[in-house]
Amino acid sequence: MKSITKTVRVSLGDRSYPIFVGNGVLDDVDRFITARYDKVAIVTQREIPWQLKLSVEHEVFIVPNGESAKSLSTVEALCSQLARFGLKRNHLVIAMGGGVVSDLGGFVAATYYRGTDYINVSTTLLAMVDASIGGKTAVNLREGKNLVGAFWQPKGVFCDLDTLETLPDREYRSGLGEMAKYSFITDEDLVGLSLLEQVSRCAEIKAEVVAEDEREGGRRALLNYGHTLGHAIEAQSFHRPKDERLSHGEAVAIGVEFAARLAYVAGRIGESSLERHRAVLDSYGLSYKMPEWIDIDKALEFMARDKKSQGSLTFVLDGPNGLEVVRDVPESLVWEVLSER
Ligand SMILES: NC(=O)c1ccc[n+]([C@@H]2O[C@H](COP(=O)([O-])OP(=O)(O)OC[C@H]3O[C@@H](n4cnc5c(N)ncnc54)[C@H](O)[C@@H]3O)[C@@H](O)[C@H]2O)c1
Ligand SMILES: O=C(O)C(=O)C[C@@H](O)[C@H](O)[C@H](O)COP(=O)(O)O
Ligand SMILES: [Zn+2]
Repeated sequence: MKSITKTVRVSLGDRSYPIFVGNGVLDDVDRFITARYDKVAIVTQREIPWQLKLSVEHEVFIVPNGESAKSLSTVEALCSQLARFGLKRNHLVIAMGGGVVSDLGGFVAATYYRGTDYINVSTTLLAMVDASIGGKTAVNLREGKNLVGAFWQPKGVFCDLDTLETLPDREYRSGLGEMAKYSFITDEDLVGLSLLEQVSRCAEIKAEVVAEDEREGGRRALLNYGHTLGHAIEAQSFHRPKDERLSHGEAVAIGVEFAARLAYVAGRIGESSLERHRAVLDSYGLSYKMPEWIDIDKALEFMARDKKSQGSLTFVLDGPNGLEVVRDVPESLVWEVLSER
């Protein structure tokens, strides 16, 4: 008997697409694509122990693991491989993996032949609840995360919960960092829900925000809660020994608690709201301890280049009306809160 599958729709007119969440939905990918495409490039990583069974012509392209794979040099290498394979604009790219694969594969799809269709087949919790939805695709520069990218929506998203069986615990926890973020956008408590409900509810929240503000002109920036500092921590962590490195979701959890402290010190929220932030992160088992090794000067420089910034330090902060984008946050205040540790 096939188990329950939930379908969430991202409504964007003729670029609308479905997100399928459930056990075994990998088996549905073939049916979804055969009617429309006859040649497919599957972009994935060696470490991902899941395969697709496709009845159309296809080839698997392996990309490197880790955040450093999100680079322009990987894009160039992959595009050359796709050209040699004979992939054309009417064919399909499948990005099968976590957020690194969907950001990179999505960006390649956005630019190869000036735009090729792609679907995301998510195999990490983080990709299922966040990265595979909404069409933000990008690679990194030394100067900042996701600084070269495009908004390019997938044609569909498959979240097979079975694939999470092989995901290392720490990577699972990273996904919880993004899941916790939604509790501050909607005030909902998702902790007690089943995995199917958690993933599909996060997908619904993200789909709804993206449908309202695809290119981050306004409300979409709330999905960036915790990310201004989170991205700076994540970037600095690449230069640390392996056991000190932090994943995207782990850095976001620290960034969320920091944003709550900043909002508290700025007089935007009271102590109970600050405590609620910590309680939510605790309920997901997420640590929000500021790393001892953070270089505050470098973090400030990095945060000034954040994509939400229009020249000055900009954060998503909680306040009397909930989360909002706050510009011109004084550097001295950010410095003070960062040095509290
Ligand atoms: N575009 C967006 O909207 C968006 C949203 C959130 C995060 N992101 C990006 O996503 C990236 C992080 O993604 P992530 O947390 O999925 O990390 P990831 O893609 O690096 O995957 C984590 C690790 O798990 C391995 N893996 C993946 N699936 C597996 C499975 N089923 N079994 C065993 N191993 C598996 C991967 O090979 C990798 O080593 C960051 O670059 C972040 O910036 C993008
Ligand atoms: O989809 C969005 O919008 C988000 O901000 C989701 C974030 O979780 C994600 O990490 C995103 O890639 C960050 O975007 P960026 O614009 O700050 O690079
Ligand atoms: Zn994120």
